[in-house]
Amino acid sequence: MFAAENGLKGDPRLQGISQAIRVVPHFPKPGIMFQDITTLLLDHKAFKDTVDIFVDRYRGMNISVVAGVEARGFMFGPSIALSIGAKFVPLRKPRKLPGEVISEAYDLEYGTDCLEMQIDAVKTGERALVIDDLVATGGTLSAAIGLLERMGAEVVECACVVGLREVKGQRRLDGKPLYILVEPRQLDECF
Ligand SMILES: O=P(O)(O)OC[C@H]1O[C@H](OP(=O)(O)OP(=O)(O)O)[C@H](O)[C@@H]1O
Ligand SMILES: Nc1ncnc2[nH]cnc12
Repeated sequence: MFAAENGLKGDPRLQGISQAIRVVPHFPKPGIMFQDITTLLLDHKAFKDTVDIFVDRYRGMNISVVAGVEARGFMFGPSIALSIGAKFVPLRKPRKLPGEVISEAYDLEYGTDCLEMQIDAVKTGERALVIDDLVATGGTLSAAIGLLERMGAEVVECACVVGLREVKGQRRLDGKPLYILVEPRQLDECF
């Protein structure tokens, strides 16, 4: 679901956030219109508005875990976690986390990748939010949901700054609500 259709219709912050994202054609490979959120991080108002919108939505929902996806979920997740009184759990690419981990492989456009989570990071019954910068195919978020559910956590919602109107033809992801602030810019050429 898009923020503009869920309480933030006409909110000028959404347009500011969209405009702060730089589109880089043909990065990292030909044909990709890369949605570069580093320019949003350079824009104090747009960065703060992004975090504030998520904090306003998730405060008071009894969420104790904010799980951020490497690498760009790490740029938004900790601020949200601190503000809503949750812990931050990094979901990392393989062989980055010490100790005992669980892994979930997922499909990319070409090939596969994997996310890992430390087994002592989350307890059964905890309520979790998954945060990333962008959802395209949804494969990465599905892996994140899988990790949390295997540890007995309840995934309340997945949240992204940028996303397609439909992921895998659905507005939900593995049955979980998906909350997106803005659509990709120059959508037709993006994905
Ligand atoms: O919905 P999907 O098709 O799974 O794609 C979305 C993922 O792709 C990007 O990460 P990337 O895999 O490029 O990793 P990086 O941020 O570590 O470079 C993005 O930050 C998401 O995590
Ligand atoms: N177009 C895109 N821009 C930024 N990150 C992405 N991850 C997958 N597709 C992407």
